[in-house]
Amino acid sequence: MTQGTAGAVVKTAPAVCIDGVSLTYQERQVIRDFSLTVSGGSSVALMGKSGSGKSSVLSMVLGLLKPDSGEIRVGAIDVIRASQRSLTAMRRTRIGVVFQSGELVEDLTPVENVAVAGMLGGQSRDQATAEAVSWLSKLGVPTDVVRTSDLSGGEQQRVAVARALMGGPSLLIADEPTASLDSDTRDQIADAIFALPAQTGAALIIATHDRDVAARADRTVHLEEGDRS
Ligand SMILES: Nc1ncnc2c1ncn2[C@@H]1O[C@H](COP(=O)(O)OP(=O)(O)OP(=O)(O)O)[C@@H](O)[C@H]1O
Repeated sequence: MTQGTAGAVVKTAPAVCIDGVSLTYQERQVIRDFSLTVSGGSSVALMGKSGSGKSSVLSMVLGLLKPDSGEIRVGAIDVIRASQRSLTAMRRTRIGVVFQSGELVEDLTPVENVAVAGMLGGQSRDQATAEAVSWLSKLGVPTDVVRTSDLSGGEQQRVAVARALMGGPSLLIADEPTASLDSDTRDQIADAIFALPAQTGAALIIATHDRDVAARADRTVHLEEGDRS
């Protein structure tokens, strides 16, 4: 990301480049020759029927799953050939992830749930706590709550968004982040997530079944079903 003279975020080199990727599970090809490039500061909604491979694409970008063929880059990192160590560092420092369920530790405070991501990324406890409080406040989550499980579902999902933002990732990946929410809360979470590319220069890839959520993205990409035989 670079800043223009007026402080506006200028879109630069692709944050993610997926080129001609195919994936087979147990002899069944689920993704065939899929390509997608996403620039910093822009958003893409990944749509497709259940089982079309949306989560698998996200797992491949995270380096958790290797395709049979094709290339994947996150910034300058060759995700397919990178060592496990580099991939772990990439996930901790460059990529923020939000899942459907939030995956928070119920007994920790919201601040602790968020700060832990900063500490894994190399921040001191004090730095991480200060950044966690800042993101939670920006996202309108109370920071004086003792147990994260005491928050509402929408607040918990905002905690998950705050956690994904720790350390200023260049890529944000969201897998059905609004699936379990009522429509008002869904809109609040979508507002928070879709504001990020413009605010921070991060690229956003969001997998969703929700057409209203997808409509907020700069582009929508439909995954075709692979080999169903
Ligand atoms: N570990 C696995 N072993 C075998 N098949 C798998 C595995 N993981 C996923 N699949 C299959 O790969 C296909 C794609 O799954 P994936 O979860 O990526 O789809 P999706 O589009 O995210 O689905 P949904 O919208 O239901 O979340 C599905 O048919 C699924 O059953």
